[in-house]
Amino acid sequence: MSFSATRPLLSHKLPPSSRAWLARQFRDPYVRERSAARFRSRSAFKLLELDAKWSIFQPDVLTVVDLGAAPGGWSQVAASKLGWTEEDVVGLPRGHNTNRKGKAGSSFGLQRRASGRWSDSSPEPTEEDYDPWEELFDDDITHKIGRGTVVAVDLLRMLPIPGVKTVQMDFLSPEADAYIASLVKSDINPDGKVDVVLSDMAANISGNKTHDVESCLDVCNAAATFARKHLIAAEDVSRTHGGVLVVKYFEHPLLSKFRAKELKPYFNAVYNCKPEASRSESSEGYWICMGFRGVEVTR
Ligand SMILES: C[S@@+](CC[C@H](N)C(=O)[O-])C[C@H]1O[C@@H](n2cnc3c(N)ncnc32)[C@H](O)[C@@H]1O
Repeated sequence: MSFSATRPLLSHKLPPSSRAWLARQFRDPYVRERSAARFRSRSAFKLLELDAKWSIFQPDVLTVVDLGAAPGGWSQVAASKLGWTEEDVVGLPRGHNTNRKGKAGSSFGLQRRASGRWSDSSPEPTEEDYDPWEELFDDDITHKIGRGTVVAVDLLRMLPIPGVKTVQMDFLSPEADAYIASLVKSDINPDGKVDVVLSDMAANISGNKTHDVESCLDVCNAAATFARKHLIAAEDVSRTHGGVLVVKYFEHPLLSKFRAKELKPYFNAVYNCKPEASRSESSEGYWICMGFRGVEVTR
């Protein structure tokens, strides 16, 4: 959102509901901060808050699956916690890097000047001109800059984020599990285990309470089923809180039952949180499920 672009709208004849929404956006400190921090969504601050409290992204975390990821605020946070920066470009073919202008056919064709700036007009390269980035621009550099990968899934298309493999698909479709599992596997993760599953998925609100609760249960259930199948077990990382699932829910007695039946038996601890960055008028909350016990659970 751009404040300069939308502010003049307030003075025009908009319906009262739209004016109220815009006014709320202007007042909202998280929206303002997002604008300054260049996060793609206000939601990014919710995940930062959850991580500050529960240390979700421990140094041994290598693989994160972000469900309902668009426009990408949570993926940006997760990728940065894995060591990626917005300067890194993932998987672009040689000569297609836009951050550092390269000559066609070479990875960059650039040398670093003494000033630290990049130039394509320097004469003969010297040893000092060695470009440490060059070897990183292979076909797939996903694991070569940051220490791991984020797989981000959404119905909507997402713009690329360094360190993030984006997938546009319905997570509730029968093919989703196998496809995402195939993206998680790699040389450094041959078993395809996931350290952290995040789900900020939310189906569109229909206004029909029964239908909306069912939709919420469906997405929570799909996220929990995926996590139980793919999360790494706490004992495999020798941390009682290793193997983490974070799921958004909306308050309702049926969701509390879901938590008791489908989450609690499988994790060493399940916490509830309503982050400060979550709007007070929303009934959303998050379950932070830590220490996956593995699949052999007797309920
Ligand atoms: C609150 S937004 C997520 C915001 C995101 N965490 C961020 O930080 O930018 C919820 C997302 O869930 C997605 N979603 C809802 N149902 C889905 C489904 N069945 N499969 C994939 N994505 C879904 C929506 O398209 C929407 O983008």
